[in-house]
Formats: sequence, structure tokens, C-alpha cells
Amino acid sequence: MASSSLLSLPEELLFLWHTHRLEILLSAGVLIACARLAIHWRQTRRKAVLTPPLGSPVDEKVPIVTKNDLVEAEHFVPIPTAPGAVKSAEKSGPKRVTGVKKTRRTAKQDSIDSKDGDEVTIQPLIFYFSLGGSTKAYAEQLRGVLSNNQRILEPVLHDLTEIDYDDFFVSPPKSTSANTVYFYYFLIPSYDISTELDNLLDHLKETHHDFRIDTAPLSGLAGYAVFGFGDRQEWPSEEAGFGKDAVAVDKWMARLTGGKRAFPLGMGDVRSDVEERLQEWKTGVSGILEEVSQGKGLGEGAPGAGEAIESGDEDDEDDVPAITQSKPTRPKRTTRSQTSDLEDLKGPAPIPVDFTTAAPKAMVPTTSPTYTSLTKQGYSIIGTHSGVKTCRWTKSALRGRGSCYKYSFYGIASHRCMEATPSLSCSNKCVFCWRHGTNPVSTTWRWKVDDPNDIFDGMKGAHLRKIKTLRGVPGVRAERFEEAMRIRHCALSLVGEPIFYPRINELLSLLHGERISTFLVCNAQHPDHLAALNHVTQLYVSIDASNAESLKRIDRPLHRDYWQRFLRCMDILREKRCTQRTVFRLTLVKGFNIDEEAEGYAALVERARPSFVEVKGVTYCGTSTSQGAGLSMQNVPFYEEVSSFVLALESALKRKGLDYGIGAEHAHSCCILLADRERYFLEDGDGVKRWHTLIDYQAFFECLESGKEFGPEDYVGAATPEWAGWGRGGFDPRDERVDRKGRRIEDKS
Ligand SMILES: Cc1cc2nc3c(=O)[nH]c(=O)nc-3n(C[C@H](O)[C@H](O)[C@H](O)COP(=O)(O)O)c2cc1C
Ligand code: SF4
Repeated sequence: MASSSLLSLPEELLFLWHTHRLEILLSAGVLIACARLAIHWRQTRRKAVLTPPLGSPVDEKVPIVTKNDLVEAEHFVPIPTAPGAVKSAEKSGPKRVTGVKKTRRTAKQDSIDSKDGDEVTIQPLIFYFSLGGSTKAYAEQLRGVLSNNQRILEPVLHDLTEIDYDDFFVSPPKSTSANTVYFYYFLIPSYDISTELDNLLDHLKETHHDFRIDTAPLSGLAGYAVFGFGDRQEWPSEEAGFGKDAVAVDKWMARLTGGKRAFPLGMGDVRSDVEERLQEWKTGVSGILEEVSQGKGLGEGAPGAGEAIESGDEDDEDDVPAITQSKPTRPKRTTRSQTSDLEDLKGPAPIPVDFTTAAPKAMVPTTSPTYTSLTKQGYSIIGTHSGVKTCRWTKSALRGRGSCYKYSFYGIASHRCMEATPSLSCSNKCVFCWRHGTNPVSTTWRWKVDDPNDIFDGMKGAHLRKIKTLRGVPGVRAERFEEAMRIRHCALSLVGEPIFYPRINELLSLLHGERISTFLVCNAQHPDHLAALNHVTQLYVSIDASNAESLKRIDRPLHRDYWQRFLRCMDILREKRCTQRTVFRLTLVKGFNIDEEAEGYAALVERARPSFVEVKGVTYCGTSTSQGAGLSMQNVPFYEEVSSFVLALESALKRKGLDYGIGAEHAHSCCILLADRERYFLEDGDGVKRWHTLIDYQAFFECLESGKEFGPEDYVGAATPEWAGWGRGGFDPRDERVDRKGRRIEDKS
């Protein structure tokens, strides 16, 4: 029975197969699919461990992976670890997975490694930052010191405000030959105000913390060395901030290069020992370069250099390390890879500081040298970021000796005008600006925001106090003094960038509320702020060049996308032309932005269609900055040169079908006004056409107070005075002309 039933089994199976083969086949298919899915899922999980999604927090707990797992992931390779490191990691719990993009490492690092012992060619790059011009001069001197060693190429100079950080500080630049490596010199002054150096430091820090990038992406460099400039009189110690920015650059470069500090951080006091210290440092670094070029690597016999990783400062991520002295210190670790892993083993990764959540600081604290410097120059600082200054024309007008060009062009009596700014900070470093080294520069607003009511009251108070002090000045006319006590106009242009102030519209309302007209000048670098700006009496945009290259040379903007920003501002101005009186202000600097540029300026006028184009010759201020930028009296155009340029521009505009004509001039300020003929060359009651560049201020305020839409045509004033017309000079004959020494000038016309 048992055997017969056994024998009958195949038949039963056959029977089963015949009757249920469809079900059997389907079930087998499902089983195989499940098995394959399970295998695939297990593999994907392994890979996912190695490739955290973008934006995942750096300190997120990640399961420990083995070396084999890392090998399986084709696009990542592990940083080699010290033998004991993994063990201790296993004990210490959570750990960060450190991965390097294979391409990044192989491209440069491997080439350096293979050069060990071989001679290499070094391309030194000198990076410098300079607001006042002195560091730039030292950088140029350093470039001039040439090595006799043919393996050390002529250094290339880079102004840190003019380069794209990504080209140099995410990975080393591509070298021209396989055997050439880069060496970075840094010459860094310190500033206790916001400068573009802050952007560099942020960039270095972010690159280091970016988990998609190797923590030491610059390890392909031959090395780097930093020299700092500071002022020990004002900042007597490191704690007080002496050379603080150089210390920070040195710290981040140590991390990004995996500890390739070729020579200890040098530091010089600009008031005493800078030359001596710099010379020592230069000699030291040159010695190291010689050795590197002979394939000896860093730290071998270099006086004072120590090994590549010199101090324990890499232990503490966000603390600024102590300045390394010229004594060699014992290296704690010898390779970057060890450093990296030891950092990883300390526990969760450090949380990057979010600067936006830190309590905002004062832009110009009363204790800062900036404050001292500005007040010495006659500025009254209002609150923490605004300023007022009485201009020389206000004094001149009080004494009946003439007003500024805005009187001739628009009817602004200078003694009734207050010059102010709600933002002492700016995002340009124009070569002709005389405030360098004193005004803070920054691309974004990162300070405390003062209340507009306080600013308004503070501005008026400070301005009127200054006017009162002029009471006793010989020649001040009593009636003008009385008029001056009632402010009628505000020129928001003094220094910095007024539209940078986040509550500018509220400040404008306060000014208009007291029937104070507003002329606001901006630098065409903040399109969003410009678009959001409410009505002003006259809206200016500084146009210092007609093309991107020239603008960079003359304005030295901090924004990398400065030209796009500039063009966006042109388009916004065009949109505003129906609601605002818009003006292009051109400042002509001979040798910088005059030659061959009339056509380019005409194209910008065509794009933005401003009501007016004010053309003005630059005023030479003789600061070290202007000299550093190569500016001298030779760059100040004569009035005849400004006139020829204006005629060339007028013709260029005509060729484009744009009807602009010379509406007024003020030879004394070297300033000429081109105006849109269609809107401002109007027929008077006597049937004669005349220029009408003056403003009807009363009408402006009425329009504003009506709450209705209005445009520039609604407050066009009376005809421009004859004495301001083209060829007439623009000086009101009722005023008395005097020379610089106050001697009366007889009118020869
Ligand atoms: C507004 C201002 C702030 C400064 N802040 C510091 C500072 O915090 N620490 C320091 O050591 N030196 C400071 N200095 C001194 C400069 O670093 C020093 O004058 C340097 O040589 C300027 O270089 P530069 O002319 O190339 O811009 C400051 C100077 C100015 C004008
Ligand atoms: S417009 Fe400028 S220069 Fe003229 S009075 Fe006002 S502040 Fe002075």
C-alpha cells in the first residue's frame, strides 16, 4: 500500500500539474519577484547610508559603516583612518561618516602625493584685501620680490574683492602643467567693521562645513602662509582684536588645506614694526618655497615652520586659535586624514553658527574708530547707522555766496537743505569715494535697525545744531539764517546707500510729513530695495560706467553679480519713469569712464529713459585709497572736457532717436544737466518754449497728500532761470562770487 501509493505519486503530480499549472506558474513567478525585491532592497539600504540626502543635518546619527560598504559605493571613498581610530569610534557611539568625492581627491591630491621627493614647480598666488590701500602696496612689493629659482614662478596678485571665491577656495585652481602646484600667500589687514573680508571668512567656513565637500579640499596646495596687519595702538592685544582677521584666515586655511601652513602666521603693527616683521616673514616663507620646490615638502628644516599641522588649534572648530609665534611647536598629528578622523570621533559634528540669528550689532558703535573718524570729519552720527553733515554749499548760501548746482537746476536753496543718510554702509568701494577706511561696506544689512522716528528727530536736531554754530560766522545773512532753521529739502546721499536701510519708506513719510522734499541717490546695486521704494521728489541712480568691466574698475562693487543688479535697476527705473522724476548721475573720471563710453551711456539711457542725466566731473579727494586706485589730479576732467562729453552724449542719444537737450549748467561744480525735451522743454504762456527743470515743491506735496496716483509731469516747476542756461555758467547774479580765499570775483560776462 505504501509502495503503491508512492508509485502513484508522479501520476498524481502529473495530474495536479495538468489541472493547476497556471496557478503553479503564477505562484512561482510571484515568489521569484519577492526574492529579487528583497535582495534589491537590502542593497539600496546599504548605499543610502553612504549618501545622505542634501540638506540632512550634519550631526544626524548615521549607522556605522564598514570599509567594505564604502568600497561598494562607487562614487565615494573613505578618508584613510589611523589604525586605532575605528576602534575608538565603535566604542564612542554616534559618529559622522566622512566621504570624499573621488574625482576631487584624485585630480589634485594624487598628483601632489606622486611628487613627494621630486622637484616641483610652484606658482605663488598673493591674495590681499585692502580698504585703505596700504596692504595693496605691500602685496605689490611682495610680488616684486622675484626668486632666482626657476621652479618658483612669478607670483600672481589677487585682490580678494575681485575674485570668485569658488575659483580658489573650493579646490585649488587647475594648474597649467602636471608638475606645477600652487602656493597661497595672504596679506590681511583687520577691520572691526563689516568688510568684504567677512564674506571670505564665511565662505571658508561654509566650505569646511559643507558635508558634500571634503573637509580639506585645498590639500592639493603646496602650502599657504598668512601675514596680518593691525594697529596695536587701538587694538593692543589679540583679545582686543589685534590682527583678528588674519588669525581667522589662517585658522580656516589650516583646516581647508589639511594643515598645510608653510610658515607661522606673521603679524605687523602698522604703527611700529610692520616692515621688520614682514621682512622676516617673507624671508622665512621664501626659504620654505625653495625647499618645497626641491621636493622636500613642508616642515623639513624650515625655520619656525614646524610641521604641516603646527598647533592644537584645529581641535576647537569655532574658536579662533592663538597666534602662532615663530617658535616651532611639536606637531600633534602628522597627516590630515588622522586629523579628520579624530575630529569625527569626538562625537556629533559642530553645529554651524547661523549668523542671521545672532543678536544684531550696531553698524557704527560709538566706541569704534569708525565713529571717531567720521565725527572728526564733521559727520554727526545718529543712532547706530545714520549720519548728517552740513555741506559747504549750505555755509556758502548762508553767506550769500552761491548755492550748489541743485539750486540752478531744480531750485533747491542750499541753506535750506539737509544732507543725510540712514545707512553709513555701502556695497561699493568707488575709487573716487573719500570715505574709505571710514564707512562700513557690506552686501547685506546685518545690523540693528534704528527706529525711523529717532533717525528723523536725530537728523533734524544735529543739522540745526550745526546751523546754529554758523550764526557768528562773518557774512552770514540774517534772513538766510532764519530760513535755514526751517529745513525744506533733504539730500539722502551723503555717504553709504540710503535704500539699504530696511525702513527707508517710513523715514521718507516722516520727511514728507513735514514737507521736506527728498532727493535720494542710490548706487544701482539693490534692485529689490529700489523696486520697493515709495515716492521721492527726485530719484537718482549713480551711473559710474557704461559697461560691466568699467563699472567693476571704478565702483569696485562687492556683489559678484553687480552687472546683473545694475541692469535690473535700469529696468526698474524705466518702470518708475511714469511715477517718479528719475535721474542718472554720471561722475566722470578721466582715464576711467569717459573715453569711448558715450555710446554705452546712451544705450543705458535708452534702456531706463530717465527724466534727466546729470553729468559731473569727479572731485579729487587725495586719500590713500584714491591714490591706491591710481587716481590723481590728472583724472579730474576740466569743465571743457565735461562739456565735450555732454555734447557727444547728446549726439549719441539723438542717433538713437532720443530727444535730450542741455537744460542747465553749473560750471562752478563742473556739472551739466541733460533733460528729456519731450517732458521738460515746454511752451510758456507767451508761446515760447523754455526748459522747465525746476520743481514745484508745493505741487509735489499736494499730489502726495491727495493719496492719488501722480507722475513727474504733475509737479514740473517754473522755467529754468536764464542764468542757468547752457553757456551762461549757472551762477545766480544775486549772489556774490568769491574765490577759495573769499576774495570777490568780478563777473566778466
Ligand atoms: C575702521 C578701521 C577699523 C580697524 N580695525 C582693526 C582691528 O579690529 N584690529 C586691528 O588690528 N587693526 C584694525 N585696524 C587697522 C588696520 O587693520 C590697518 O590700518 C591696516 O593697515 C589697514 O590696511 P589697508 O590700508 O590695506 O586697508 C582698523 C582700521 C580702520 C580704519
Ligand atoms: S544738495 Fe547737496 S550740495 Fe546741495 S545743498 Fe543740499 S546737501 Fe549741499
